[in-house]
Amino acid sequence: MAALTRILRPSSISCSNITKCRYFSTTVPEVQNHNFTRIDPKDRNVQWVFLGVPGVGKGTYASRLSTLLGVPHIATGDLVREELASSGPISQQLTEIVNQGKLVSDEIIFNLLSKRLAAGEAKGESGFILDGFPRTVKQAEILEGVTDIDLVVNLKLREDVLLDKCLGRRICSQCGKNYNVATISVKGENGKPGMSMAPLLPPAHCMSKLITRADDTEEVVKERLRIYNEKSQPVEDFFRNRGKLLEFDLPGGIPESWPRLLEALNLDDYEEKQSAAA
Ligand SMILES: Nc1ncnc2c1ncn2[C@@H]1O[C@H](COP(=O)(O)OP(=O)(O)O)[C@@H](O)[C@H]1O
Repeated sequence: MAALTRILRPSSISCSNITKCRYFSTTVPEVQNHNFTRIDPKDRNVQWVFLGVPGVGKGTYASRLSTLLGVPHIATGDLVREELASSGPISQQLTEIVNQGKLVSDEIIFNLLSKRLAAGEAKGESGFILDGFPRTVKQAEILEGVTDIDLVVNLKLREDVLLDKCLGRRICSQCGKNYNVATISVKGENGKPGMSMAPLLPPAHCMSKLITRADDTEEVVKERLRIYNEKSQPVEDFFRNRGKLLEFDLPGGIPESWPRLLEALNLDDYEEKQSAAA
């Protein structure tokens, strides 16, 4: 735990501006010609990763933390969907892969990610919370070779509610925000506690604009869960072995989970200080 407390570094969350950017070039084919930055941790904001199965709520919690800490929330799934929507040269190829629940090639993912990081850096962004990346051990190894990751949060939720949560996901076609219309209510049995999660409903003006992702059908979600177990679960061990993994079992919906997550991240009084300063 001491090692984790050190890498959480809540006291250094507000960092000074980036004046010592050092670009890293690499011989790894997937990231050749792309620049990632390795900056002294005291000169930058946090660089965190969120892991977890599809539907666990990575996007929800990563997005809330990014607002709290003032760092960009970068979800590779969003980058892929933006590319699909752009009708660019690779969008047809990507549509087929994504709609089958398969993983996009490392080369494409690193390309999209490094473009996003470079655009953010040009706007003065510092640090990041990555969501949906790395998804394979190879991606984790490449990432480790080009930048520093301070902490990896592994969100966990009981398996029997994951499918319902994925099928309840909706996106507002206008503002792009994520919601969930599923009401989860599981009775406790055999010593296992029950769990209830209220739907995450949009404001009234988004209600009529909700759409379902094409890859959130039952068949595709099951395939994504299978691929997660095969390819992404080993990523947990990769970061666990490096002492960077913080396991977090979601106790329920946002009202129960958010304060507990802040506590686990040593950020419980950070939120109060931020609201007092606002
Ligand atoms: N790091 C990645 N590597 C390969 N493919 C990815 C990656 N991130 C996203 N994708 C592609 O985008 C799709 C949607 O990703 P995401 O929104 O993160 O889904 P999920 O709901 O499964 O977490 C994935 O099924 C995959 O095809």
